[in-house]
Amino acid sequence: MKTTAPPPTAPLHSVIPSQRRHFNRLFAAVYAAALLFLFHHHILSLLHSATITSILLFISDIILAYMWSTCQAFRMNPVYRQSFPENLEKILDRRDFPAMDIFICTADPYKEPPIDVVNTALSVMAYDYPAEKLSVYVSDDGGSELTMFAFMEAAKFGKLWLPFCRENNIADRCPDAYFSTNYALSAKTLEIKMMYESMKIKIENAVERGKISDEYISSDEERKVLNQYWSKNFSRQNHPTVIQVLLNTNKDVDSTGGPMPDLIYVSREKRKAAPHHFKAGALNALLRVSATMTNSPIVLTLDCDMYSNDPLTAQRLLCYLPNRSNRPNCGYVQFPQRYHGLNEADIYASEHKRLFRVNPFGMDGLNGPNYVGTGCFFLRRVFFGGPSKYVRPEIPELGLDHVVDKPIDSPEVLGLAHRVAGCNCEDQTDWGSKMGFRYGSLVEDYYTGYRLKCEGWQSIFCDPIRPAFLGDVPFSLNDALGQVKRWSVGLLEVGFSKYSPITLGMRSMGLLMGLGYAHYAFWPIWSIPVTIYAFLPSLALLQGIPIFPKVYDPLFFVYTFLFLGAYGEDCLDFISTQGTFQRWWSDQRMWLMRSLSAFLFGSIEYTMKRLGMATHGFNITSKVVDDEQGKRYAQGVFEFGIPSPMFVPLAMAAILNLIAFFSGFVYIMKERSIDSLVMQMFIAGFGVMNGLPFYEAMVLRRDKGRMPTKTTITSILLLGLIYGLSYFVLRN
Ligand SMILES: O=c1ccn([C@@H]2O[C@H](COP(=O)(O)OP(=O)(O)O[C@H]3O[C@H](CO)[C@@H](O)[C@H](O)[C@H]3O)[C@@H](O)[C@H]2O)c(=O)[nH]1
Ligand SMILES: [Mn+2]
Repeated sequence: MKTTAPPPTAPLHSVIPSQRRHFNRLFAAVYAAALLFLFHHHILSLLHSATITSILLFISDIILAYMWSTCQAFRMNPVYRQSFPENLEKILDRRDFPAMDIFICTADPYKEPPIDVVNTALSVMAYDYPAEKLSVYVSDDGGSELTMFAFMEAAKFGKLWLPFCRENNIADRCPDAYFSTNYALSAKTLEIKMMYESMKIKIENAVERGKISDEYISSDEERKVLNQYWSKNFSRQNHPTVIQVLLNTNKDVDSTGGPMPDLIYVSREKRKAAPHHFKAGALNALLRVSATMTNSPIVLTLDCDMYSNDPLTAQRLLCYLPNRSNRPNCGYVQFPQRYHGLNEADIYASEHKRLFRVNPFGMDGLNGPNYVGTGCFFLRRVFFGGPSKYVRPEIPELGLDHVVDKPIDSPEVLGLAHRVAGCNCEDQTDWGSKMGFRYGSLVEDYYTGYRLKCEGWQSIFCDPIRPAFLGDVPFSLNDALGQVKRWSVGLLEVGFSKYSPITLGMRSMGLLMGLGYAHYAFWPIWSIPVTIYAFLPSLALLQGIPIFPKVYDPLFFVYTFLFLGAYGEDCLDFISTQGTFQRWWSDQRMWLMRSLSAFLFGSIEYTMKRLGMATHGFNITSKVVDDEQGKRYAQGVFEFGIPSPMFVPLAMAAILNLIAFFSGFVYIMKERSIDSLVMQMFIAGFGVMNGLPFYEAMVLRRDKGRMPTKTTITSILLLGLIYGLSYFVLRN
C-alpha cells in the first residue's frame, strides 16, 4: 500500500463537509414544491367552503411546514470534525496548557445521589492534564450537608484514585464506571475498590438516614464544617453562603506525592425573598467565586449526572482553541450529551439524538452548535460581552485581568468569595442580562448560547468516537415527559420574548442560524398539528366522514410524498448517526407522545405563567430508580404507575385510534369501498401501532408500572365527551 508523507506540521483537527448536503439541498427544493402544491389546494378549498375540518387541517399543515422549513437550516451544510490530541504536545508544552475551572451543579441530594455527583467530580479531577491547572467547583443548590460530607470523603479517596488511574493508564476514570467493567484483578485494584466501596457505603448510608453518623466524622475540622448546616435557621431555601476548600493544589498531594487539583464546595446564599434563578444563578455564582480564587481562562460546565468518559477530553478542547481553529470568534466548544444505561430500544428516546447529535452537526457547518447545558468548554471571556465589546464587571476582582496572588484558603480570598456568592451581589448589575449565564428562561442553556451567538460568538461541535461525557436518562415516562415539559416552558419564554430568534436572531446571526434557533424556540408548537392529526381524522372515520383526498387524486400522492419524505429523511438522519431502526421507531413514537403531552402541557404552563396565574420552577429530573422499576426499564417496558395527567391525552389518542380503525374496517366492509377513507385508515392504523404499549399497560399488565385504572377511566370519559362534540361539529 502506498503511504503518503505526513503533513509538515501534525494537524490538531480536521473538518469534512457531509456529502449528504447536496442531496439535502435538492430534496429540500422538491419537498418545498410539494408543499406549495398542498397549500395551493388548502387555500382553494378554504375559499370554496371553510369548514372546521378544513381550517384545522390548514393550521396543522402551516405549523408542520414551519417546523420543516426551519429544520432545513440543519441540513444545508453539516460538517464532521476530528481532533488529534495525540499531536498536541508536539506543538504545546504541557507546562503551557491553560488552567481550567470545572463547574459541577447539583441541587437535591435525594434526586441526585451525592455518590453520583462525587463520581462525576472524580472523573474530571482525574483528567490527563496537569493537576495543578484544574480547579473543580461544586455548586450545591440543595444546601445539603450530605453533599458536603460526600465531597469531604471524595477529597480523601481522590488522593488514591488519581495516581491509580495515572499509573495504570485507566480509560474509565469515573470510579463507578470503572468498577462495572472487567477490570484487572490485581491486589492494588482490589484495595482501591474496597476504599471506593467503603466511601460509597458511608455516603449512601448518610443519605438514607438523612444525617451523618458520628462515627463517620473523622476530625474536629470536619465537625466544624458540618456544624454550619446544623444551625437553627439553616434550610434549603434560607441559608448563608457555605464555601469550603476541600483540596488545595498548593498544599494537598496525592498518595504518591503528586499534585492534586483544587476541589471547592460552594453553596451560594439563599433567601426566600431573593430570586435565585435556578441553574443559571448557580453557574453565575460559580463564575464569580472561581474568579476570586483561580480565574482560569477556560470554564467547563457539567451537570452532576454527566461524568467524563475520556481522560483526553480537556486536551481535545485545546485542539480547538480559537487561535488554532478557523473560527476566530469561537467562544465555546460543545460536546454532545450522550448517555449510558439506555435500554436497547431507548423507549423514551431520551438520547434526544436529533437535538444532541444530528442537528449540531448542521449548526456546526454554519456558526456553531447550541449550548446544551453540560459538557461545554467556554472561554471565560464570553461571559463578559461580545468579541469586540468587553463588559467590565462592577467588582474589579471579577474581571478577566484580575490575577489571584493569594492562597485560595486565605481569609482575604475566602471573604471576597463569600461576598460574591451572596444574594445581593447581583442587585443592579449586568449579571444575567449582559454578563454570565442569562436569566429569564427555564432553558438557561439554550438561551445563554443563543444570546452569545447574537453577540457575535461562534462555537464548535466536538463529537469524538469515544463519548467524552456520559449522562443519566430519565427512567420513567412521567420523568421523561416532565423534562420536556420544563424545556417547553423555557423555550417559549425565549420565543415570545423581545429577544425572539424570529426577530433579533435572524437579524444578528443570519437567516440560516436564525431559522435553526427559531426551530427550537417554538418547538412546543408541534403539539398543535400532532394533536389535530391524532384526533380529527379518527373522529371523522368513526362517523364514516372522509376528510382527505381519494386514492386516485393527485393530492393523495402529494400527501404520501410529504409523509414518506419527512419520515424517511428523519429515519436516515437517525440511523446514519449510529442509530438502529428500533431506536428510531421509539424516537418517532416519543416525538408523538411529547407532542400530545409534554409540549401541550408545557404550552399551557407557559401561558399560565405569562398570565401570572402560576409560577413553575425548575423541577429537577430524578436520577434515582428503584430495583423493580430499573428492571422494567431494562426490559424496555413503559413505566406509567402514577396517575399523571400527562398520560391522559396519550391514552385518549391510543383508545380512539384503535376504535376508529376497527369501525373504519367494518364500514369499509359494509360499503365495499375504501377509496375515500384510505388516508384516515392509515392514520388510525399508525396510531394503533404507536399505541401498542398503551393497550398493554391498560389491559394486560398487572405490575406496578401499569396504567392506573383512574387514568384509563378519565381518558375514556373525556374521549366520550370529545366524540359527542365532534358529532355536532363534523357534520356541519
Ligand atoms: O435550581 C437548580 C436546578 C437545577 N440545577 C442543576 O441543573 C442540572 C440539570 O438539571 P436536570 O434536572 O438534570 O435537568 P435536565 O432536563 O436533565 O437538564 C437539561 O436541561 C437543563 C435546562 O432545562 C440544562 O440545564 C441541562 O444542562 C440539560 O442537561 C442539574 O445538574 C441540577 O443539579 C441547579 O444547579 N439548580
Ligand atoms: Mn439531567
